[in-house]
Amino acid sequence: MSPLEPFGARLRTAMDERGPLCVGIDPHASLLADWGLNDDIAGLERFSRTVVEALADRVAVLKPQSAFFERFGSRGIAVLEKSVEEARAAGALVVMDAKRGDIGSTMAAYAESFLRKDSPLFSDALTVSPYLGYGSLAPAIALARESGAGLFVLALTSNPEGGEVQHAVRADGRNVGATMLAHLAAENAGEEPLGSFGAVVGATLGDLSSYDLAVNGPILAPGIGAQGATPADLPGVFGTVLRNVVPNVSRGVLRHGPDVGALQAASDRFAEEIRVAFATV
Ligand SMILES: O=c1ccn([C@@H]2O[C@H](COP(=O)(O)O)[C@@H](O)[C@H]2O)c(=O)[nH]1
Repeated sequence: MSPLEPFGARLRTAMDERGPLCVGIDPHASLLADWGLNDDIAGLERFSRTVVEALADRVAVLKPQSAFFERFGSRGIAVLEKSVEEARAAGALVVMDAKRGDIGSTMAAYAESFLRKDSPLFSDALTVSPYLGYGSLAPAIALARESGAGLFVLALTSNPEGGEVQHAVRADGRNVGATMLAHLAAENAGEEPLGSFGAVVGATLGDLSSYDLAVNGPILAPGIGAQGATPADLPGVFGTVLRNVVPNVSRGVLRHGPDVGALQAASDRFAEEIRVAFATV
């Protein structure tokens, strides 16, 4: 199977063509109910198919949240596989939000699941947790390079609890989040137009000027909409690396379903607000 062009290059093209917005596919039980769907496999399938049909040919990135599919066991995973396949076929890049992380030998198996080209769950990129040590991600980095896929490494997450780990100061005086960013900068050194190894940095975090966000890779920025951040916050949070930011909105768009036109309109509104915010820098 021929390798894909590296994820960073494919993402840069998609962002240039479609704008940087990433919409989540997060089938919360409450959203299924709001959409008039049952909290069962048929409801999950209808929800996911509707989001893909509405958005996969207009946004750069779709980000299924694996947890909401895993909740339904093997049949939920089957829906996830189909959603990934259909979203990619319609032209969206798929970031699988599964936040995997384990000792290296187990990490290798997670990587096989999501980053091997012929895996049923192959995704353009995977979210991973580096909190067993950045080095534990090595098998995923190696397979992503081989397949033309990417990773998004949790660096500074959008939730208020993240600080107790990510702001912890190491013996060398640098905090843990900053250390992850430094690892990513090394990983992406020399890559053009964009490295394939991104960071997750919450849009909710306010002033991050004490961090070096210039990792030469994409920055996935969740937290817009339901968690309180807005597109207008992005320039203040991300400053000079704004061009590499992939803003994520999940519930803020999904709450407008199940009407396809309403989902598209909501996504377009966020995309336009993001365009305007990015143009200020
Ligand atoms: O730091 C993080 C990392 C991941 N997420 C995920 O993004 C979406 C956000 O959903 P909203 O409905 O827009 O709040 C969700 O899947 C999270 O698991 C995050 O929020 N923060």
